[in-house]
Amino acid sequence: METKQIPPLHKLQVERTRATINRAFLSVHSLMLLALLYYRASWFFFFLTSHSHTWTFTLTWFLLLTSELTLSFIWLLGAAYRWRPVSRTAFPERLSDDSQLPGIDVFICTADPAKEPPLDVMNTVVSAMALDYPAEKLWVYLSDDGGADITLYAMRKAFSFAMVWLPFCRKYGVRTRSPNAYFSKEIEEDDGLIRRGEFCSEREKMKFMYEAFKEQVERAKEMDLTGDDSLSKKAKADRAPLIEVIGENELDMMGVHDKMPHLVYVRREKRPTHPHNFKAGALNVALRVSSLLSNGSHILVLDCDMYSNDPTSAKTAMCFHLDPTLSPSLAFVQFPQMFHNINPNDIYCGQLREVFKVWWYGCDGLNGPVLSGTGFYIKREALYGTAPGLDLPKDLIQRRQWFGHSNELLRTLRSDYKCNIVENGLQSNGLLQEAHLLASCNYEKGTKWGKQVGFYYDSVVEDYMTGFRLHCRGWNSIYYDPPRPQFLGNAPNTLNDCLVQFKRWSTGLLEITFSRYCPLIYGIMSGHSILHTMCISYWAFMPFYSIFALCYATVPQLSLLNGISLYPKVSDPWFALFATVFISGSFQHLFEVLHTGGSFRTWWNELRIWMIRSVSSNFFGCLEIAARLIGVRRVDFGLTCKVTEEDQVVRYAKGVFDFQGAGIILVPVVTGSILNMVALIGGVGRVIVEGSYSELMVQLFLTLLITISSYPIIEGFAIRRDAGRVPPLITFFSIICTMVLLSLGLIVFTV
Ligand SMILES: O=c1ccn([C@@H]2O[C@H](COP(=O)(O)OP(=O)(O)O[C@H]3O[C@H](CO)[C@@H](O)[C@H](O)[C@H]3O)[C@@H](O)[C@H]2O)c(=O)[nH]1
Ligand SMILES: [Mn+2]
Repeated sequence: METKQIPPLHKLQVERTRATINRAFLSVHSLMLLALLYYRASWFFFFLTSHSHTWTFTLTWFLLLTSELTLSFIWLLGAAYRWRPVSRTAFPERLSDDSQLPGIDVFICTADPAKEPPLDVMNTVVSAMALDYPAEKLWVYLSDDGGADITLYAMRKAFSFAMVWLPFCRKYGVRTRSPNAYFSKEIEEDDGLIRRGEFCSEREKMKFMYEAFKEQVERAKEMDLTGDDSLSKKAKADRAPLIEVIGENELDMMGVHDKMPHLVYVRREKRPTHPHNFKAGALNVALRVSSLLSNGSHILVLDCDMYSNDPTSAKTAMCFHLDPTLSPSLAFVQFPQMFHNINPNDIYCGQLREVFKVWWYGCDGLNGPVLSGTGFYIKREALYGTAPGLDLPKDLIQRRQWFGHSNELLRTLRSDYKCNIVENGLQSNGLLQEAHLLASCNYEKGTKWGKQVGFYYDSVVEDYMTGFRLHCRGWNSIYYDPPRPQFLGNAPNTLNDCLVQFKRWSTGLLEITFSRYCPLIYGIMSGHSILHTMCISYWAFMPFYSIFALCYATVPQLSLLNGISLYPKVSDPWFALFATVFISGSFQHLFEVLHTGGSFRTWWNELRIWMIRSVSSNFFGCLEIAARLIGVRRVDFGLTCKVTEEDQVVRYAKGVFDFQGAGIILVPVVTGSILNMVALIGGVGRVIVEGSYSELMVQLFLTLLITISSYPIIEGFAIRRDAGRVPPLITFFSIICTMVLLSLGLIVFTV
């Protein structure tokens, strides 16, 4: 008998040519690096043991050796990303039977109505409600860590708006379902196909309704802002829990429950005496509350600024989750983070090209990427603390130790994940009351929440930590980067915001590096593949780029000023080695940038921002973690601001660096620029006078490269007078730091 062939839901392609080229490059480059380290180390030991040289040589060569070793080590870890890149295609249109689709709970997090405008948050909420998925299986939860009444108010309004917006989108096949994004485009790509008279008038009507909704929210916000500021601070730090299912009565009255997804507002309890564990804490509350109400077997997590840009993402993710060969060990499907506000210049490299166009493709060819905070569909089961295929503890006492004492919650722990809402509504069965208990501060006490169950608390990069631990437990993940961005967010567009964001990541990553979960050790100990462990560990060691960058931005320059050569002469064969390593490394980067749709300018911008981040964000991350390790301070989340002033937007659009608001984090950057500029002038003078160009060639080149790439910074403190220039106080501090460094150089090299 002939069996009907079911077409596959997705396809995997290993990029063999790229893998071969990468591997060849990696082998040659590693050999060259080894030789270079040999050169450095042998001279270092020579200086160390010979008595004819001063300790200055030993010290400088030690610094260079350390920084080159660090760089090579991080490079080697990153090499694993290039080992087996793959790409995927999914065919959501082949999922014909809606009845087989599992329930999805969407968690959206917001934390501060001042930094995250409620209207934008509501756009994300509405776009999530408008996912192309059976409405009765879709529940959207908004976790409001700001505890703001304005957010709750805006949500009620958003629900009413969604009642007209969703039918409109469905009827006309609108793909951009965040109303703000939709109406700010003149024509949607697909509009052309359906431009009938009726559509046009409906669109106008919708636009009018959106404007009315927008005005309601903005007016309420204005009223809220003129209110008592201390109240909003209190709401953030000290308040009771509040959970509300929005629009329940309206739906009851209209009898249209099957047409609209549910929308739930979740405000967890916060007390100043209780650590709230930032986003991970918020997500775990959402996890518990949702288990009680909808108990969807899959969860989509979104940051409040990450709207859904393509309604098909849910079904696309299901192409992987429902594949019986993948499913048993598949924890999550990660979509790339993409941004709607990136300017073509992208001076801050906010699109994170390397992560989402190179690294995650490489990870996907191994066991899959770690979580990227937002835009992933994860299995609820994977978050409940077991390895794939293993059951939860049978014993009730043990279950309580894991999940807490709520019997209602324990009852939801079953493999068939069923929605808990019974026909006669929410209030009657006390579920909401129980939900409030689950959102209270004390609930997690003595349980495994944040340690083994749910999202992990040990780090402010909860996404990385959780993803990594899931992998260690045997779960896999998938990365899918379809042609149309599934989600679009808001990238920070001032230098300060970018640096602060990276500093948080550095600190968070180092929290893990210095814990007992150090990925390199813990990964290998838990039997994880070496290559994948290397990919994951790359992040954990990335903050140490600062060691290399700080050293390379100062030591060769100070030596240059004092006429001391640290690299081989031009005529020395070892010179060729240094030059080749530099050139081949740069070419590989350039090749990758061009291959992933970037340009020459992208390449240059990435090089520059890497230098900037390394000496500032990574360095301060290291300092902060050192302070934490000795118990001086606690790590904070440092929310990125999603509102930018108009002149800042203009500067960003023009591709002009914006230093406004930057604090001490900028000092190493400015100091580095001044020092390199001074060293370049002094170095050129010395070479002309002494003719020592051959010995100092590498140092001159390095100083020139840094000075050229620092041009926007030099311009920022020396030439510009607008509000976006380097704050004068920072310039002042940096000049002092430069002078200290110069004097130090003088002392070290002349004594
Ligand atoms: O106490 C907190 C702090 C933050 N958030 C939310 O977390 C999300 C991310 O915060 P944001 O300030 O936008 O940080 P980003 O640096 O843009 O976030 C990146 O890095 C985070 C980890 O540091 C990840 O969680 C994010 O998904 C990832 O996009 C936002 O929706 C916030 O509302 C909370 O819910 N509670
Ligand atoms: Mn963000």
